[in-house]
Amino acid sequence: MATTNTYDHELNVALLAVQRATLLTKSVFHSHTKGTLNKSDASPVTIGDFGAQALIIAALQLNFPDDEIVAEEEAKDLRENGQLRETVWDLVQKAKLSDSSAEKVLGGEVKSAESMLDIIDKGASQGGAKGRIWAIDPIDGTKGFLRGGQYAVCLALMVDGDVKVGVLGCPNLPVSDSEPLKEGIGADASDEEGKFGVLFSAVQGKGAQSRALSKSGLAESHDIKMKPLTNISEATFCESVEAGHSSQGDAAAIASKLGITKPSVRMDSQAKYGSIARGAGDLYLRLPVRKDYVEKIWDHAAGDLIVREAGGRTLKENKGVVAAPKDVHGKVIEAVREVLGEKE
Ligand SMILES: Nc1ncnc2c1ncn2[C@@H]1O[C@H](COP(=O)(O)OS(=O)(=O)O)[C@@H](OP(=O)(O)O)[C@H]1O
Ligand SMILES: [Mg+2]
Ligand SMILES: [Mg+2]
Ligand SMILES: [Mg+2]
Repeated sequence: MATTNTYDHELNVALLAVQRATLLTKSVFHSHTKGTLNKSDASPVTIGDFGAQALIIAALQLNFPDDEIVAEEEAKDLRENGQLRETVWDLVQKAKLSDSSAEKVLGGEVKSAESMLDIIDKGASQGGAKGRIWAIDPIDGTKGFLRGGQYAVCLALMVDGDVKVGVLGCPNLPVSDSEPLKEGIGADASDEEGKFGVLFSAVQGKGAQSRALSKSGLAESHDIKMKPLTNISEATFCESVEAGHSSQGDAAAIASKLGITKPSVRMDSQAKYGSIARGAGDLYLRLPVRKDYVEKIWDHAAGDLIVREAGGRTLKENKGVVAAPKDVHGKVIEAVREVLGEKE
């Protein structure tokens, strides 16, 4: 008899894997070198991105050896640069949760620097609409990470093209859901008592949760919901820090059409999805800057599910993002149409 998958094991592994990877990124942030390289599209990648990707894939391979993985980074630069490879290898060996039972769940001891490279390159699946595929963005918002601003470690499981599990680790967001949204700069000061930042998650049909990130096992979680918004003119909207990633001019025009007077909150990464899902903000607008840019699955899969499970609506298979509470989504789309239509 076929049993329905509740995704409990997948969620547990995803939460712990993301939590462990955030430890590695924190250690890179506090170290004197970030090993930053520029990729062929001129965007940055650091030893933190490589290390976090290796750790997450190692845990997925141990627990779900048959699943495919689509991840942002590749090991090419590390294959060509021995010193960088050793630095990442050292980080990967040191990043451990202090709860030994959590480490046991993750397992996936990386045996050597060489095998670490192969593990990183296991994230090169072409993806597609069939089967079980994990999407990994080891550091989303790498520019934010380098600036000490917001970034997110992102992991999602898609089954036949549908996002079933989504996890976002946001080490620089406040633990409390009710703290108002702040511009870019992170909450590194919350790094006390083994607590730092927040871990968001969702399983399809089971709502969205948040919990404090921890250096040992998983902290207690609680449900999160988008904030009810009766008057859209009172909304707070968030958008990218980088003007090259989202048209801030179009966002301002849309906001003004909706009667929104509060200035936008600019923050890097999928921390935007998490922030509106927990009711710290109301809308997320991402408006295309270039017609030829194709959004990447690892930049949206986890955040999209977390917002939908928190009672929001998003636009997918599209250029850009409009995420808003269900009741006002139509209104926002109308304003987007008007503003973008005027530009044609
Ligand atoms: N031209 C263009 N248009 C849209 N999006 C782009 C573009 N170029 C890059 N990217 C992707 O943006 C990811 C960073 O997320 P955000 O743009 O939300 O944050 S921010 O720009 O750092 O503020 C960033 O993710 P990371 O590379 O993981 O940091 C990119 O995948
Ligand atoms: Mg990148
Ligand atoms: Mg990204
Ligand atoms: Mg990234």
